[in-house]
Amino acid sequence: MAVWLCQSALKRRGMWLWPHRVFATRAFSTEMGHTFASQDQPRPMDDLPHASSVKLLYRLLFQGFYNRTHELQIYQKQQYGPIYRDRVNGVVINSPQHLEELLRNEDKFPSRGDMSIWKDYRDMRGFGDGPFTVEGEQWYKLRSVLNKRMLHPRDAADYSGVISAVVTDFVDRIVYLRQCSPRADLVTDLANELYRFSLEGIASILFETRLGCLEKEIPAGTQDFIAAIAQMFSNVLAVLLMPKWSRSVLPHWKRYIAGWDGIFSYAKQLIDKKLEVIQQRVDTGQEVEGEYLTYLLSNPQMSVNDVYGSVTELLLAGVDTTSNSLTWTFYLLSKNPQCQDKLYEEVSTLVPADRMPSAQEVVRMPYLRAVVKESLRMYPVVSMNARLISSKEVSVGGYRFSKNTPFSLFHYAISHDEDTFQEPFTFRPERWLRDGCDRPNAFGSIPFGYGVRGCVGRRIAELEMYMLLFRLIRMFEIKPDPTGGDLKCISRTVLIPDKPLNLRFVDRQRENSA
Ligand code: HEM
Repeated sequence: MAVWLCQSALKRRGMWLWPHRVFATRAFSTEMGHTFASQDQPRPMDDLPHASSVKLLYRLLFQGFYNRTHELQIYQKQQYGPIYRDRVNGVVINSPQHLEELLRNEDKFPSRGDMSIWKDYRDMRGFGDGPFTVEGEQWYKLRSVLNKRMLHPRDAADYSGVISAVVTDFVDRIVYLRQCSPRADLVTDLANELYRFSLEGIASILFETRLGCLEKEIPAGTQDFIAAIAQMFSNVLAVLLMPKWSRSVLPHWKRYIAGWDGIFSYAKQLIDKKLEVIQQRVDTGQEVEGEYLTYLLSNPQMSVNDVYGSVTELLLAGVDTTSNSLTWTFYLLSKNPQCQDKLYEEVSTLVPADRMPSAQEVVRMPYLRAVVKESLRMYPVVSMNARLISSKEVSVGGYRFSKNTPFSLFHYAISHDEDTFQEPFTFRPERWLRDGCDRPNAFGSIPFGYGVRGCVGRRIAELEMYMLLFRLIRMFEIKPDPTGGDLKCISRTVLIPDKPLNLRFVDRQRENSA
């Protein structure tokens, strides 16, 4: 889950220093967004503008940015420019050019900084670390195991049968929910439904079993698991912000640990069950068959404890990132019927109506891919990330930074950069089509991160999104609920809508025959 990514950036935001006006530094040109130091020699980072913690606090508490830290990214970019200091030794990057310069210099084993609150639970209970919590060479070894069977589009295609089955159940659920509405076309709180879809989808890959999230009644164990995830996440911020001594006196730490206990005990139970099946097959001389979990459990480089740690982190990372990305995509399509028409044209012509698309087919649909890419540009659900470069000094934007300088990467501001994206607040999937026009700078929108530390679940998430969009758009025209109004975006670790999204799923066949 994205809270891991934001942790170090969040911690730093609370410690910003006094600002210097952008135009007061010699290093900045008047043209904000493309400002580089004018000298040949990189300048010391002390020359950068500062963002003050007092002003930050004022903006968060009195200017209404508390829930809108993604908008604060843009606001502060206007104030301080594309690169500035957020405390004595922390730096904010918020232009595609500066981001590219930094990331092209990243370490062999990239780090996002201190992950201790995640490690604390694992150390306390003796569980292994996962890809978020482990660092250095150990991380590299773990990723080389986790990447196999997941990272390449070819690997993701192996799960298309599983994903397709979950999509079918979700479509059935949408049909059922519509029928329950007065005009037989409204689905209320789609984000919640998409959460259930994403959890079911990723769990069916990671645990090689179905959890029942799409059934009319969610099984009690699964319901407790969902509640445990919510409990853990709702206490994260308190754990992050409160001093360690408060853990024994205030309730947040106990609740946080209870959340993790619930998550791990459910995950452990499912993993142990799979382990038993594998063991039985080995004992009876049968071939061991299975997918991701079987592969991990059979891998000599992974102890069972490592599997508990990794599978749990993969699961948490995959759920509300995918579900909120889908929520925004459906919202944008409902608001942009001309884009939806183009998408319908593509999905209804490239694959015969009586057949489901294969993974290879959906990933070759240019408009479908462009719709997802553009939605993720407008709503990069992980709106900020972090990097700590420890092996060397780096120069970015004409400034020199010492080893271990923590960088905050403000992806919302970057993917709304006006010099890179004309009309950045307009949904325009066409900007990503390879139709002879120049495509935007690739660093302008990197919703899955970058390089070897980039998202391990990217191909799975994309495939889930493509397959679901394909099926729903082929069946329904998605229209806004006339009483719903516009959604605003709030940042609660990931970018989520400020109120429930209700959408009309109008039967295309019924409409066409009417
Ligand atoms: C639309 C959905 C998703 C988005 C937008 C997303 C975004 C991200 C981003 C921005 C990062 C940080 C990368 C970096 O620091 O360069 C990340 C890391 C990660 N993601 Fe995703 N993610 C999504 C879905 C998934 C899924 C489905 C899984 C699991 C199967 C997953 C597992 C992970 C893991 C384990 C990491 C940490 C990798 C590491 O530190 O080595 N993500 N994701």
